Amino acid sequence: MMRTRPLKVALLGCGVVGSEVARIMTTHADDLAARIGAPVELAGVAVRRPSKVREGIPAELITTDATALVKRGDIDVVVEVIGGIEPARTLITTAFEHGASVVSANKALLAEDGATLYAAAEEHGRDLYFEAAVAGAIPLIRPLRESLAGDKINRVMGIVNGTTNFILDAMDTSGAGYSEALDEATALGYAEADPTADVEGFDAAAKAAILAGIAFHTRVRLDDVYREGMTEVTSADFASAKRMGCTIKLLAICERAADGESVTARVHPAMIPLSHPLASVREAYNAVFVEAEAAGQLMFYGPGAGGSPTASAVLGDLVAVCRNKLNEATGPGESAYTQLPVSPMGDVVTRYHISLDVADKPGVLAQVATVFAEHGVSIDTVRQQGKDGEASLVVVTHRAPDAALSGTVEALRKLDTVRGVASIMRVEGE
Ligand SMILES: NC(=O)C1=CN([C@@H]2O[C@H](COP(=O)(O)OP(=O)(O)OC[C@H]3O[C@@H](n4cnc5c(N)ncnc54)[C@H](O)[C@@H]3O)[C@@H](O)[C@H]2O)C=CC1
Ligand SMILES: N[C@@H](CC=O)C(=O)O
Ligand code: NA
Repeated sequence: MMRTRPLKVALLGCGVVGSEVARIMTTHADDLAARIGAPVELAGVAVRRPSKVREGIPAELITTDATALVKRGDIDVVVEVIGGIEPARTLITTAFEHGASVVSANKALLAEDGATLYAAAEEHGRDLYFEAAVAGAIPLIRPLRESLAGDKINRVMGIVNGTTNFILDAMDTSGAGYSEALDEATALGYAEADPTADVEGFDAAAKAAILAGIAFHTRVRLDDVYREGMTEVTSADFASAKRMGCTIKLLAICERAADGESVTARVHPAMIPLSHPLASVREAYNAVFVEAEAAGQLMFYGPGAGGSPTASAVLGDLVAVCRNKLNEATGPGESAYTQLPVSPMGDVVTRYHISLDVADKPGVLAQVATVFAEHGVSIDTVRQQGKDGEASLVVVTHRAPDAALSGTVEALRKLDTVRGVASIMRVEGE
């Protein structure tokens, strides 16, 4: 039976995502009410610029005082789509203290200090949902927290940043320049307020921390995640990747060690074979593979960024939280009982593509091969291209620990015959 008294929602932030949340809440009000079992009412919208015209949002709902809004006491759910660490963290914990549950899209905050948010939610018996925080519209957090709660997840790997995938795809397929593609991604609402978070890999690293934490039931923070952005990927790297039958993607990879005693989490550009399903993930789409002991391999795919797709995930959470509220129940809280250590990047084992500028003279290849052998890094293929006494040497290795590869590169740089290390890229997905 439908409850007539509405559930009240406070919206914090009315930018790319918030404005879409408000629009869908208004246009789909009847359907949402029917699915929840009670009407949901937008009871207040906290913004920074109150003078801005916001179609469909009554002016009397707009406030610049987000703190007063979350303290009102009659609010059932706070939707936080401001972003950043503060004031978002204080607003969320204050919302819990005043009886509201929270839906957030804020991966930066969850990766930085998720523990504080979970603890506040638990202390006050409220919900913390954040499907939108990882891979936009793709249902991923809920499957990991709930559907796969009975399985053992060993690996999560995928493309979790729409902006950088959009840029890399444009560089690869149309030869577009980096800045031009970034401007387009920003105009389409994919990029973070500060796009450095996207291109330097911080956003993907935050998502990797969240995914690893949930998948391995352990606490993983942003600082635990090895991170390399994609700003140094060049058209020469794409050409090299093409020659190997590969393309380049910014990947997030979270793994449980073979002995089960530790985990790793990393974000970096990597070459992947064109035959791999991730190679055909275009534009701002995301895709994530989850490997679980009993389920085997699962793939989640869909729009990873943008106002409307992200609002879809927020609205899904809003419905779930409202249903819980009506049933006087709460959804899953933090599950971090394993407390596994996060190993350093040096322990990660993978393949590498190394491009060297060398002198084109006899014995150079043997010298380079010796350095690899001395560091225990086995070579798979070598390709040499000479020109005017200089040559480019492209070495692809077998699987080796990252620490061994770093030692190899350090030693290569010291060789007189090696003029420079043009690029080092990991090779994944084979
Ligand atoms: N845009 C996207 O594709 C996605 C965004 N997200 C996350 O959603 C959140 C919001 O992102 P966007 O809407 O894209 O950002 P945005 O920058 O378009 O919107 C944020 C809004 O919050 C407002 N704001 C900032 N501080 C405020 C305060 N103290 N009180 C009231 N309003 C305040 C800003 O003026 C801005 O309008 C972020 O956490 C972001 O990481 C998550 C998934 C996808
Ligand atoms: N800036 C992010 C937005 C979604 O999380 C991205 O590009 O993926
Ligand atoms: Na999602």
